[in-house]
Amino acid sequence: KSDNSNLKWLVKELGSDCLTVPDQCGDTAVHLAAVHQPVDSLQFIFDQIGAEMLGLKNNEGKTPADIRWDAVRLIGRGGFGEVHEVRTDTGITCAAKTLRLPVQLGDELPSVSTRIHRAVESERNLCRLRHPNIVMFLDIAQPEPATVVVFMELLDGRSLERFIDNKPLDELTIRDFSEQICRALLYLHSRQPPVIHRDINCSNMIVRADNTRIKLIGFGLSIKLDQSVSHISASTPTPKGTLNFMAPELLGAGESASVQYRRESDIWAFGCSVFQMASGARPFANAKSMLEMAQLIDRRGAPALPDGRSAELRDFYSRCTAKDRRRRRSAQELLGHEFLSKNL
Ligand SMILES: Nc1ncnc2c1ncn2[C@@H]1O[C@H](COP(=O)(O)OP(=O)(O)OP(=O)(O)O)[C@@H](O)[C@H]1O
Repeated sequence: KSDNSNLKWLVKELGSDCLTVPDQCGDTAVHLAAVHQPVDSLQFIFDQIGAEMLGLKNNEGKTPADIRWDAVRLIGRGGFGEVHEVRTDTGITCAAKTLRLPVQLGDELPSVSTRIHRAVESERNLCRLRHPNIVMFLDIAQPEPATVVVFMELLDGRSLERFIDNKPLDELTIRDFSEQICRALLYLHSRQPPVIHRDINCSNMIVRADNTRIKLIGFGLSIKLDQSVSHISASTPTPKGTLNFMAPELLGAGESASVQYRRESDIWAFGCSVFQMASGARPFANAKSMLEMAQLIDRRGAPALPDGRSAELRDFYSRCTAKDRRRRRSAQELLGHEFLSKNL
């Protein structure tokens, strides 16, 4: 309540100590008030417990004063929210992706909030990734029960999708970008435990403004976090991701099977990105459903590259997009392929 009557009642009944008791996420009344309440509530709490309130840490080690930021400009919108350029109160300029998860506010909210919190915690290892072809994740926060904000390095460039702009790229550029993405995949796939991207596609790759460097973004975070609430939001346990880039083994999983994203599904999706660079169009551009995709792949495999492409590129592409996932090449093997090493 904005008149603080709830807080006043709690303090009257339980004493001011109750303001410092953490909930399941480790958030105290001070953390919640810092995010949800007008500054009067913080003043009220300050009057009760003094400066101690500023040092209280939640499960993420965050005090109520941590991660305050102002949006500088809107960069773009995704399926679950938007990406802003932001400036934090510590003076850092970065990108912040806000994911609003589709949950019904109701009785189940505390348990949903805990599930989301766990999912956020399990993704925190992304902040340890350091690679020149992978966006640097800085922090992941959950300012509200069903809202997650991912802070990342701010990239200056445009997505590979926009870079391609429906026009095929020359083979030198395809080779250069493919090699960089393969290096990023090798780094991810050889970590212990392996990091699977789960949503490799040309909109999740940013080409730097000078056109020389390409970086992976995205990391299927929306997919993972959405799945953490899927029992509430009525989504099925079917795989989520970009339909045209979905590997055959994911399409065949069926509604009740548990979805296994593996290194090989990232490699297939990478092959689909090679197709888009070589042809200008997404593979399976007209497919409307997973079933349709599964049938097309079953009948004809991955779509053929347009005429005029070199034998090396064709072979490279076919090794990324073998129908049987066990016959697909690893990122390590792809890096040794002659398409990447040959002097074009
Ligand atoms: N770190 C970043 N720096 C600069 N621009 C970014 C960054 N991350 C994303 N963007 C841009 O922000 C826009 C929205 O990205 P977002 O990842 O939300 O889209 P999306 O892939 O559709 O999302 P989702 O998979 O969550 O539905 C895109 O134009 C993308 O290029």
